[in-house]
Amino acid sequence: MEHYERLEKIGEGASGVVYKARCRRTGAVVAVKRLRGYCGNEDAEEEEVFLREARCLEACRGHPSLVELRAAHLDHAAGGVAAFLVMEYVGPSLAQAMRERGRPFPEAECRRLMRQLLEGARAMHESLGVLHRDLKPDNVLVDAHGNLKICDFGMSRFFAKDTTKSTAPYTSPVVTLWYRAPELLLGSRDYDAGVDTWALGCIMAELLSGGAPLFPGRSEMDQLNRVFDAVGMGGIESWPGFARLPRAGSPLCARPRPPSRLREMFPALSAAGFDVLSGLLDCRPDTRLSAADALRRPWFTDATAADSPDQQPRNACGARFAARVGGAAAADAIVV
Ligand SMILES: Nc1ncnc2c1ncn2[C@@H]1O[C@H](COP(=O)(O)OP(=O)(O)OP(=O)(O)O)[C@@H](O)[C@H]1O
Repeated sequence: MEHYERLEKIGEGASGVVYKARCRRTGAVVAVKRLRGYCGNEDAEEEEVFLREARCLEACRGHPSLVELRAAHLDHAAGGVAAFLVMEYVGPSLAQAMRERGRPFPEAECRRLMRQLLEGARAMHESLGVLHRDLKPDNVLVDAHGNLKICDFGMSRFFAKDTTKSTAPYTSPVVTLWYRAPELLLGSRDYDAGVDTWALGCIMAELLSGGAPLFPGRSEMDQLNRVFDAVGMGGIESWPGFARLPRAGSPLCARPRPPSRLREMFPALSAAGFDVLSGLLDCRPDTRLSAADALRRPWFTDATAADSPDQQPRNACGARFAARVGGAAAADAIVV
């Protein structure tokens, strides 16, 4: 890592510390995440965690809505091994941006931002077979042009896109509590990409409400209660997977619930916008909107081009991604 001059610390979380840094050779400013606790020493579990994040990031390279990995390094210094992920430097998190803004995003701006997040999710789910599993405003970055990029693939994993070859059971719990889908709160271990689209519904609500989390639960059961109280159970009991859920018998599921209050919570949102919000926040995983389906709803398809002033450069970037996923030579980011 002697190729990089460390600048200021820009973030810190459970899995690592992130610094802004400058490449001594090119002068490019990057973000370097040093993974916490990594010391090599043939600890297979630590290595697995590092490689999984690096491989998911590597798979996502070139998509304009997914943070770009530049390199992954294992640094053999005296006393152990340190693991680093070198990424493009993007900018502050969406959580920070919403705090600083302190007021709701207008609907057209919310649509522009949601389009970017859903395009990133569609690529992860449909082209790459990646589940992010920790989508939240802290894990979305805002670049200098106001465009969004999903980051922090520390909880992500590859999944079988062909559901007849499921690689479940997956880890539970995943996803930060406030953004956790009902099936996860009920203990599901064979969940799918719906866990990411539920989290995107929570982010959309947060954009529309000026940064107030939609379901700020204090425990898993409190979280589930808040979800069911706000959006109803949405017929989750008749979902074929419901009976297998470890917490299907919980008294919380037997309690009668009023119909969804979501519309009352967002009275100013257009009918087309509400169609997307309520589709993402559908308690039943099998009827919840996928990222691809959400992007086909009239809220997006009928929107004017003025909604996406940034279309040009992002499309160029998207074309590079499409060429790569379509089989062009893979980039050689992982240099461990
Ligand atoms: N490429 C980047 N450009 C700019 N800032 C970044 C970048 N990557 C991460 N950050 C900042 O660092 C913070 C922490 O990064 P990251 O989420 O990857 O770490 P983490 O340890 O997994 O965090 P958590 O435990 O909260 O999930 C982010 O919220 C963001 O503010």
